[in-house]
Formats: sequence, C-alpha cells, structure tokens
Amino acid sequence: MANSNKSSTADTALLQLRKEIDAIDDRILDLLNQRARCAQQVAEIKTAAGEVDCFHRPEREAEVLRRIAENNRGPLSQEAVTRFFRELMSECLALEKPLAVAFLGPQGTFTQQAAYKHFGHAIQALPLPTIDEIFRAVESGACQYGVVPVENSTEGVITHTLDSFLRSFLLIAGEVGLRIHHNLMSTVSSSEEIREVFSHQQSLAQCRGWLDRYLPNVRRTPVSSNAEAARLAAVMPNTAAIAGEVAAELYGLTILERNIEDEPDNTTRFLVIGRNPVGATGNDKTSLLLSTRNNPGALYAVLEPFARHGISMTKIESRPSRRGTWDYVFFIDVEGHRDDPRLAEALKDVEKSVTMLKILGSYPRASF
Ligand SMILES: O=C(O)C(=O)C[C@]1(C(=O)O)C=C[C@@H](O)C=C1
Repeated sequence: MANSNKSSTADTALLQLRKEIDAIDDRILDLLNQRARCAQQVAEIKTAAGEVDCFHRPEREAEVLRRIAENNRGPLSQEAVTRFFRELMSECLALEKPLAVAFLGPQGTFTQQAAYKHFGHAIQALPLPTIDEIFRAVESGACQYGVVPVENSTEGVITHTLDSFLRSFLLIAGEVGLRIHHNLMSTVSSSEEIREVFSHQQSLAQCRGWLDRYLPNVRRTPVSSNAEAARLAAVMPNTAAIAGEVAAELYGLTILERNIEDEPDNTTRFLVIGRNPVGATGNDKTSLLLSTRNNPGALYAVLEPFARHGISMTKIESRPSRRGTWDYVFFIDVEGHRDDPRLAEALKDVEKSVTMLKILGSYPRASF
C-alpha cells in the first residue's frame, strides 16, 4: 500500500515536470523561430549591401559563442551550450544562404567531423579526394570554404597543406582542434582472422606501438584516408581498418578495439580556408608565410620584432620553397589579429628583413 502511494506520488510529480518541460519547449520553439526570422532579416540587409556569395561571419559567430559561454550558469556544460548554439547558428545561416564546405573525403573522415564541429551540421558538405582539389574548389568559388588537416600532435605537420599555401591566394578563416581516437574495425569478429590492416599513413604511424604489440604479423597498407580504409575493409575478406567511429557506422564494420592510438592526447588541427579576410574578435591568431635571405642571423632578424612588440609565437615550421628563388620558407603562427596595433607594428618591422611576407590570415582561436 505504502509502495503504491509512493509510486503514484512519483507519477504525479513526473507528469507535472513533463508538463513544465512541454511548456518550456513551446517557448524555446517560439524563440528559435523568432531568432531565425532575425537571421532572415540580416540576410536581407546583407543582400541589399551587395553581398552575394558568403553570408557567413566567423567573427560574429565567435562573439555569440563567447557571450553564451560567459553567461552560462549551468547545469549545462560550456561544451554543451557551445554545441547547441553552433548548430543554431548553422541552421540560421542555412536559412540565409546555404554554405558549401569542401572537406577531405570520403564521407566519414575526421576532416568531415572537423567541418561539422566548426560550421554545425546545416552545411552542404562536399567530400573531395585530395587537398589540392579542396583548394581548387574554394579558389574557383564552387565552395565558400574548405577544411584541411594541418598538423597532428603525434606526427607533426601535414606538409602538403602547408605547401599548398605557397601557390594559393586563399586565406585561413579558422582553425579546428579535434581529439583523434582510432579504432580497429572489421567485418571479422576476432583480430586473429586479420591478415591486412588499412589506414591513412598518419594513422598507421599514430598506432605504431599498438600494432607492433598486438598485430605484429599483419600487413599494414597505407591508403588515401581512414574512411577509404573502412570502405576497403568492408569489402575485402580478412582485413581491418583503423579509423574513427563514424567510419565504422558508415561502412557497417564492428569495432574490435577502441582508442588504439599510442598517445592519449592525440589531437589534429585543421584549417578552414576561404576567400575573405575575417574581422578581429579579441582572441585571434595570425598565420604568416615568409622567406628570408640565406644569411647568418636572418631568421633572428625576422623573429626579433615579435619579441620586441610582445607578440607570442605559437608555431614555426620551415619548408623548402620549391620556387628556386629562396631556399626555405617559414610558416609562423602568432597570437593576435593583423589589425591589432601591436601586431601591425611588429609586421611592419618584420617586412623590412624578409624577402617575402604573406599574411595567410587572422582568425578566431579554436576552443579545443
Ligand atoms: O549576424 C549575422 O551576420 C548573421 O548572419 C546571424 C548569424 C547568427 O545566427 O547569429 C548567422 C550566421 C553568421 O555566420 C553569423 C551570425
């Protein structure tokens, strides 16, 4: 008797709470559509101002997300509210004008995951097979943006992406950080049946220790992407792939081992490439491409102005120039926006001691 009383009190409380949730949902729904109508009006203003191509405003989105994070009192986490508002802006932008984003395909790659993390899911995501084709799709205007991997915390830079900036006029419009978890997946149910394992060369390298230990006699075959590896493993008997969870779902594979990457903090950084410069947000990064004369102290002369103007450098990478004129070019990331007075002064000084300086873009720092 006492028990049934308790359960009917709980039932009543549950009904009451669900009623409350329904009422809140109705208010949220109204507000969501009210917000969407505002975005449509923003689109009318942009159209009247002559904008035809890209209605996306990365600096405004960064501001919205920062304000929301500052105002969030919980219990929802910062990650959760950021995800909601990212998707909300993605849907509002899709109402204004759909955004086409090229990524390193096929479907199911980490690059696709990075594209969705940055732009939300309401984009037209276009898988392309090579980094060159992504650059070309954005250069030609077929897509407003592209997403390409640029460095991994275990394996270092993806040189092909850096080299593409040597010949391209595209600008960096953003960065995305993604924790990379690798999984062994297959159609077989036991790893003893595996004769060959496919993956992107970088992923094979990131799991080298695990493979040496648990699959020492299995042939490792590098392929063009992790998703391609999963596709092959789905059709070739007694093979497996190393890829992300999304690829397993997409190609109907069973995950035999999760998180087999050697470094627990394995992170990949992706760049968003576009045709337009991004305004300052107050929490930005600037990427530079420069070359120096081949003199003793030349690099020191380049870096000294950054130190003098109090600019922090977050990365420096040297690459052969491939142009013959210079031996090496340097890719440098610094904190700040090119329009920040201190960085603008430092860049003026740097320009005096280099043979070439190209600002690849100022963009909001990623929240990893
Ligand atoms: O403020 C704008 O310019 C908008 O278009 C609105 C909005 C938003 O939903 O908040 C949508 C897309 C833009 O990338 C930035 C912000």
